[in-house]
Amino acid sequence: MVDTQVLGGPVERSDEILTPAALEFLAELHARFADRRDELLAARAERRAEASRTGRLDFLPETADVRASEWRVADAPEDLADRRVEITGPTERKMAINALNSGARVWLADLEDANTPHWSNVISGQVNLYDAVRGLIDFTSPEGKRYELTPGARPAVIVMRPRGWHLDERHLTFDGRRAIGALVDFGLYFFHNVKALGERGSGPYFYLPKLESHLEARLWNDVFTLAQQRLGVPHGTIRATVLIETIPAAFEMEEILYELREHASGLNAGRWDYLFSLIKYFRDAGADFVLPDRNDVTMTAPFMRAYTELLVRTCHKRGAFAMGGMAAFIPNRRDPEVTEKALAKVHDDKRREAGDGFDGSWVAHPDLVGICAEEFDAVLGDRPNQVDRLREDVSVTAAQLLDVKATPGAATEAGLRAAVDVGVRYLASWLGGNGAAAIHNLMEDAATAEISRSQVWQWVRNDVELDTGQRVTTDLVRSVLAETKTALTGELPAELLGPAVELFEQVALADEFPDFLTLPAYERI
Ligand SMILES: CC(=O)SCCNC(=O)CCNC(=O)[C@H](O)C(C)(C)COP(=O)(O)OP(=O)(O)OC[C@H]1O[C@@H](n2cnc3c(N)ncnc32)[C@H](O)[C@@H]1OP(=O)(O)O
Ligand SMILES: O=CC(=O)O
Ligand SMILES: [Mg+2]
Repeated sequence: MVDTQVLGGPVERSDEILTPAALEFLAELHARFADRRDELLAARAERRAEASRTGRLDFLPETADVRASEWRVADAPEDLADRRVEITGPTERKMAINALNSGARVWLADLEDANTPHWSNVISGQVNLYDAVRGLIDFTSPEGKRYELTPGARPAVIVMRPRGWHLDERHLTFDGRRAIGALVDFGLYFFHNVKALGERGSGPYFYLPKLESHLEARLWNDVFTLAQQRLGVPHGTIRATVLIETIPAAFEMEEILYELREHASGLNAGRWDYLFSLIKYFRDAGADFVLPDRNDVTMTAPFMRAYTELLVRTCHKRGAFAMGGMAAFIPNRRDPEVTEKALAKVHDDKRREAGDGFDGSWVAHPDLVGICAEEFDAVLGDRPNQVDRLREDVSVTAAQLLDVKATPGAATEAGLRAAVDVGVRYLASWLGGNGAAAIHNLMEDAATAEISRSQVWQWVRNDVELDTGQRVTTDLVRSVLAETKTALTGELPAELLGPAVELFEQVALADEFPDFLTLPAYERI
């Protein structure tokens, strides 16, 4: 008998989510898979150390057969055949309703990059998903505005994104060990909703974040297999779209799809974590891997083109969907000029993706749904997707995926100041419970904030010279951080600003690079 402890405080309706049967299901998932998760995290560190020493990564010789042989992923279920527009967003109740009503085909219900895993967010997110699945979600704002699903309209199909393998859930323990965030998020959603989703002609669909290898995909596949057996639903009921958002995963796209082929739906080009991962992986591998200012690194940089082209090619070869990523530009309903610029940028981004062969893409805001739809409609017309466009013209080498030094742009003082400012503002938001925020008219979330802080770390480590001739040193960053703190005093609540500044210093300047900023941040909430 497993000793299961719920250490988190009461959250409204948590008794409906943390039922004895659901906790027993989670306990079994942990008993079966927690050790393997730990081993895979340790393997990540070993592989990273090797890549940093050699400055290289390559396609795996031991899986050449998988790349050479004929196989395809499972056919898409009917309600996932057309994914031309997907809106992402946290599972907060009002935003959930807005996303479901947005006109997007899919809502990526995010318990990951856009979510602070406060216990209350973790549980209330599950409550909101439970109601959303059943079409019974409504809300009245403090100002008295009513929110409900638009009568007669087709709500977006829910694809839930659990936390990545690295994050624990400390409010739940099994035999004294912290639970694994990914298994908690996946397990609760699957346990409570698999039957209700099936009755409504949908299914338990997931986005899987931050994988670093096909062995991590195999672990997910084994989790799915056991979960389906336990709940008595057919093997293959689950569908997963994997984010290719780490640099090692880019070298294992085919293998990841292969491991999950009975459950796989597609791959997504998660551009922000991808950039973060590239910096993290090669942070101490020398000047060839130093990126310019974050805003200079666009999707047309040669190494980013190589990555997205390979993703489309790989997916379509295997009958899987290639999903585009997030343009960070968001409209501002109070500022038409900002909105006009954002809309133009998003048009460009989605037009490029649709033209490259992606089957659909992401938007961060309801006002962008129409733009993404327009660009994909122009290419797809009445077809639900373009999986049949094989992109046999594409051939990408390891060297192209790693060709960072061909990226145009410069490291500037303004870029350093922006990285510190955005990093601190975002961390304050995250600590306060909002994992996604509009900062200077850009969407910021855990992935974009990771770029800011890891870039500062890398610039210090590589003694980078800025456009002003100054070298980036620990002292320089500390003085920029102090100025940023002064500038933000009064604008951000003191109880968030102080910890955010401390945390930024920790994740951007520590000798030992913290693998994820959310790891130390989580210990503070
Ligand atoms: C790198 C990645 O992983 S990307 C995926 C993860 N990131 C995300 O999902 C971010 C999603 N986007 C958001 O969270 C939000 O758009 C933000 C935080 C960036 C901006 O939100 P706001 O400041 O509230 O924007 P704004 O004031 O313009 O919102 C207008 C309305 O649209 C709603 N809205 C905005 N974005 C979303 C969204 N993504 N989903 C649902 N509703 C939304 C707001 O709730 C608001 O509704 P209301 O008029 O009923 O009050
Ligand atoms: O999750 C998406 C990303 O860009 O990161
Ligand atoms: Mg991400």
